[in-house]
Amino acid sequence: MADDDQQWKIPPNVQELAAAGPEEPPSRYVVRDHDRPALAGAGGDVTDPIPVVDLGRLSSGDADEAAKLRSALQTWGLFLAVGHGIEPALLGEMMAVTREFFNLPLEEKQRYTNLVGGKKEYRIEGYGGDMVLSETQVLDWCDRFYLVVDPESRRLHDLWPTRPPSFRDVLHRYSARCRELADAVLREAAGAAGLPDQGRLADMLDEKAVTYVRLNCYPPCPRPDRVLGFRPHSDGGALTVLLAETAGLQVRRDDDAGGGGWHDVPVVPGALVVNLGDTVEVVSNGVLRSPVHRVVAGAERGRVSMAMFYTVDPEREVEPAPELVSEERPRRYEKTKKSGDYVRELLESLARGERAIDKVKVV
Ligand SMILES: O=C(O)CCC(=O)C(=O)O
Ligand SMILES: [Fe+2]
Repeated sequence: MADDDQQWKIPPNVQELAAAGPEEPPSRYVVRDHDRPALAGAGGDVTDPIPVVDLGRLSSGDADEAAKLRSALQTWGLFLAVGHGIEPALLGEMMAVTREFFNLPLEEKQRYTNLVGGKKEYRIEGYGGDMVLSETQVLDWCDRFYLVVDPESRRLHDLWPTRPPSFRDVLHRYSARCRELADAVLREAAGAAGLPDQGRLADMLDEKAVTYVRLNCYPPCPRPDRVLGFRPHSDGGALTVLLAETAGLQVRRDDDAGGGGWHDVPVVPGALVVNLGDTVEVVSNGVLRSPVHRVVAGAERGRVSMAMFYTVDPEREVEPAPELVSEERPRRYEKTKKSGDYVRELLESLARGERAIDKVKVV
């Protein structure tokens, strides 16, 4: 097929679109009526608001804090972490280099494009848009940039931006600190799942486990009620740590106690948003939740965010821990593909508006 035929496979650059100042977003971004976002979370009354957990108190053995976290992981699958010990200055630097990267001229950012091979094939790492699998796919109002951060031997140094000059160093320092946080949360999560071994989940982040970073840029949109910054999805790995200073993230609760619907994740200065991913939902046999979340766009304000995804060894298949399968609680998930294949499948599922975890649910 001639190269020009499938131009639709290459998503437009959203920052450029927004900078042109359109009155309406192009039709490829307009979501179907039933997917239209309520810009403020319209979820029903919740008995338990999204908690703010002080990880400093947790590490000094505070039982109330531990109970709060455990309950959050079983209901929301998400919480706001304070007392995490990462200096505000480092969080500020990380946000600043993320913004500075997206503010570079397009040609500079495209040196790191995620398109390869005749421009119609996607690789996970690099700058651009998410995969487009069909001409009718509704696109997200977002540009993004993925990199492998760990193991260090897998870093593709040619894709690590040289501008702003401090980008590499800041990301390196931030990711090391974030990893400590991920380990601490996963240790508590093992208890929340009812696993006898506290290290059972944290140990999955071994030396072969892969950490990705995803920088997201959501430019202002003239009609934020008609688009989504990031379509509903759940993350595939064990755990995600998200840094953002602006509202826009919403999380869905489907259980009765949650009142159903979408809930705004509040912005608390200095806090990080931590959510579980499909890997932990599967290993915990559904005791812990990998929450469905999305991002709404803003009319006036742009937004950037930075997610660290902690995924397990790409060769590892994941299944419910035997200790959590019983007659009263039968196995809820089949064994997943190898984690590396699962991550790739997840990105394709995202393009189709599906969830990869649904394919392994026992119905
Ligand atoms: O930008 C956000 O707040 C969330 C981003 C997200 O869900 C992701 O990168 O997986
Ligand atoms: Fe996500």
